[in-house]
Amino acid sequence: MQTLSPAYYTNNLNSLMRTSPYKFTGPRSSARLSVHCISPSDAAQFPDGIGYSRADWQSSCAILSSKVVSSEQPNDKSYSSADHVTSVNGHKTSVENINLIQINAANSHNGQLAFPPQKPLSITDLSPAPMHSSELRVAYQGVPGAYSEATAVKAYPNCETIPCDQFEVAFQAVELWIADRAVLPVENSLGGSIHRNYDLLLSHRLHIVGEVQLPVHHCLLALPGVRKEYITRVISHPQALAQCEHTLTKLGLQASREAVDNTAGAAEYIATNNMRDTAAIASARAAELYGMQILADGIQDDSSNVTRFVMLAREPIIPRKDRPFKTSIVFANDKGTNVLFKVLSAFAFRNISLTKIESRPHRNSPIKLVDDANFGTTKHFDYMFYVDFKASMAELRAQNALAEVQEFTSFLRVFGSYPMDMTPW
Ligand SMILES: O=C(O)C(=O)Cc1ccccc1
Repeated sequence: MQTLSPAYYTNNLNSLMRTSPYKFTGPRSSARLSVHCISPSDAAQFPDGIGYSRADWQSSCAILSSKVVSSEQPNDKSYSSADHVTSVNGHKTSVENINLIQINAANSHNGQLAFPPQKPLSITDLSPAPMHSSELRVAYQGVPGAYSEATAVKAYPNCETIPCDQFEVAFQAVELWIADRAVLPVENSLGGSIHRNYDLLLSHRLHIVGEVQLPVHHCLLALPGVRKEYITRVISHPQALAQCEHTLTKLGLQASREAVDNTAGAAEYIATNNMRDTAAIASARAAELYGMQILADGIQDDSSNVTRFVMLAREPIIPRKDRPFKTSIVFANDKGTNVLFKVLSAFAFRNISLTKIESRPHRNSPIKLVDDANFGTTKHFDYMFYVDFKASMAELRAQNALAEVQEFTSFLRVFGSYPMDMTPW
């Protein structure tokens, strides 16, 4: 096998990650699509994990995105980083044999808005003509007043926010350099994971570079002068409807519920169409922007209702060691037994705490994988496993854990390492 230096990875990783977010790992045989490996002397340059430079980080990405070839050491359960050999669960793994497999404010009067709301970006608006501005441009799904917009501003206080009519468009805005970041809600304290958005992470090649936990405070909005008794319909984002169901019932509303794409979009729709029999669940800011009155404030069933959003970028960030980081991964396996147990052990043996673990049936939706030659193939996995753990890829223990996870799995992708949102709520 050809031995390549970290410089190789430094020079090539960006393009590898760009061209191939999916990693194909075929059977553990010579038919495998991997060809590169890294020498022990190269690895010895990172005795305690990696340093702070982009080059170090990229080299490290390459190491951890690599495949470990194991030699059986059934009785050896020790763990050593000094010689860059890890033995966990009876599998001795050595960087010597690592194969790199390609990783991959407005008021309205009489229902008239004082100024037209910003039109969301739609699929037809997307052309690769970047606007130049010193501000960070952050794409989000929805219209001004959406919780995603509030999240963008919380994460990047001076950013320019770009509303998009679909999540898919927000992803593409970043991919086409129209935006620098996209904001994506991924889970809620009440409703759990937002699966459709996890699917988007899989089908695109963006990296998670940040997270924000946003306390979500819902209001019931109606046109000025409309009383609660007149309301026959409540419209909002499905998550918002679900988060307020009991309170709506307690308020005595005899109203049907209808799902729309976005909370603020619901408020805007009512205002634009002067709908006096319909209320929206949205933010107080949406009420202000679209000239709505707040009929009820804080209507979420759970007072500590929090939504977790992730920030996405074209490039991964360089993890630091001076603050807590999280890493998000997804993996799948189509053979072997006790895979989940083995994977979890890889983290447990290294004292790496998990903050999320979720399995998702994926039987009917094939995953597109891309090989070294950027040749796409699709593969069915019965389940995909999503894990977040408390460590960054700058840490050797995380690199080793993932090298081991790779040994047990047929598909592994690192969505990114990013600073943990430590805000207490
Ligand atoms: O519709 C919005 O405003 C969003 O940003 C999505 C959402 C909906 C409900 C709770 C949190 C985020």
